[in-house]
Amino acid sequence: MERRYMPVVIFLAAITVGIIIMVVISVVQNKPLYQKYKYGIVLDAGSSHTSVFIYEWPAEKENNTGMVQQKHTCNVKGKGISSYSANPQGAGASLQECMNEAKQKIPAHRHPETPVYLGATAGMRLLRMENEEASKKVLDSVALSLKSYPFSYQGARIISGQEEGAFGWITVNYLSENLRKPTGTLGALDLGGASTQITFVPQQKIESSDNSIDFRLYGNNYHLYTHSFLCYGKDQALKLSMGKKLESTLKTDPIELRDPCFHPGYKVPRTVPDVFNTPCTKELKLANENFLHVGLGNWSQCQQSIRKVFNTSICSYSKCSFNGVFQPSVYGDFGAFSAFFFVMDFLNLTSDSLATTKEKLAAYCSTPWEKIVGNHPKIDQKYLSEYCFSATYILTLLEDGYKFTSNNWKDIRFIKKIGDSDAGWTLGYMLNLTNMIPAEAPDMPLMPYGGYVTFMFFFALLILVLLLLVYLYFRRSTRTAQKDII
Ligand SMILES: O=P(O)(O)OP(=O)(O)OP(=O)(O)OC[C@H]1O[C@@H](n2cnc3c(O)ncnc32)[C@H](O)[C@@H]1O
Ligand SMILES: [Ca+2]
Repeated sequence: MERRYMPVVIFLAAITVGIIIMVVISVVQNKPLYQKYKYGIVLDAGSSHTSVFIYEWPAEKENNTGMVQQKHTCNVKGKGISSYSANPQGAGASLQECMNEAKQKIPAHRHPETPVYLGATAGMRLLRMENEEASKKVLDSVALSLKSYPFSYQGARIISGQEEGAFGWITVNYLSENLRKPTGTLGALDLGGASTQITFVPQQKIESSDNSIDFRLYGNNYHLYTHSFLCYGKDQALKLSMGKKLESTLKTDPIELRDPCFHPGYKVPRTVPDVFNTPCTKELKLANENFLHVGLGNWSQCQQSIRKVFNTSICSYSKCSFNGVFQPSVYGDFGAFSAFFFVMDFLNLTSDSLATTKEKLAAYCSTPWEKIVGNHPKIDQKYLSEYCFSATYILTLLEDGYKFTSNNWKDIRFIKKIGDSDAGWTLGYMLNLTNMIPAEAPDMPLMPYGGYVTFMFFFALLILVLLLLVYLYFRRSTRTAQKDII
């Protein structure tokens, strides 16, 4: 070969190697080139209602944070499964509509491999305490119903309060992509109808083993504090609080329960068993079973009455939240979801200081019931009548119970969703049961996406320059050759 062609050969070889490197990198970086989705179904059988969540994730990326997303949610009509204690078959039947919807939403070829989990929370915990046989029948009924669908049934059970708290924490931190990063995590505050959970990474030692959970996720260790207060969800707390008022007032005035937590002008006839039909309140025997629930609309008196449901006089640890439960000082940012969000969002109280929140709430509680109904004709009157109580309960729970202060009030973010997915325990529960959060960090892509794009750009540029040089070299050498001939 002529020596003058040597540089050309070297250039061509360099270009070929360059192209091969680009192809290899883009194949490794972008596999798979088309995405196949997988699905999972979790039923949240709460005390007040059941929701069916369908999750979706790219089949090849199961181990990446933030990859699993909520594709669809369906609210089961009617009350929670624990309300079917007298008619257990009804519990299973109630799921049919939403499960049929799930069949439509998930591609048929994926049905057999799609796991279905049902987790029941505080409503079923209470029913189990009251009547274990009935709670078993209800679970059998929902299990039978779920097994009749073409999915992969994985069980229906009552989850523990610790699981509920811990999986809520995993959900919010998975969705916020806090795992795998050395940055802080988000505490989780969940307020249901029958229980409430607080979960966070504390700075102090956890003094009671019941409140401690350890996880190793993506190569990081997390030492979590968690507690679930049964009977301190907003519906049961209302019963606890009304029960205390009834105990002290009905003996003297058996006709009326004058309640500062309800609006002035609010007047509803109730029966004593309405309030005492739960293991959360001890039974009160009164001659008169009927009473009139009368609103007074006085926020500070309401708060005083709610404080009575928190026992802060006993504590055998260095510090407690209430009822003798150990709790380290709250630390870091918190995501407060479910009823924390529904209530505070309805009242527009999600972004004020603690002092302003109290002022606005006091004004709201003293607004006449007639005016409240007039302002919100479309809102269910049961919810509407309870917002003053619920928000006052939330403030008291957070401030007197968990010891948030006006300084760290801003660290609480009232949230419903993160991205497209609801905050709640269901996603964390599924990620855990499908082993989608590995203990060790999975293999990283060859390089971060930004780095990959930059690399490819400059490599392509380099090849262009090389091509140009080859072209120029060729032109020059052909011209020189022509001159030589001439
Ligand atoms: O966790 P548990 O205690 O089992 O209960 P749950 O799962 O059924 O509880 P939710 O978070 O679904 O709801 C909490 C409470 O908020 C109520 N709720 C739901 N939507 C609401 C809204 O838009 N406004 C006010 N309250 C609402 C609901 O009736 C419950 O009393
Ligand atoms: Ca719940």
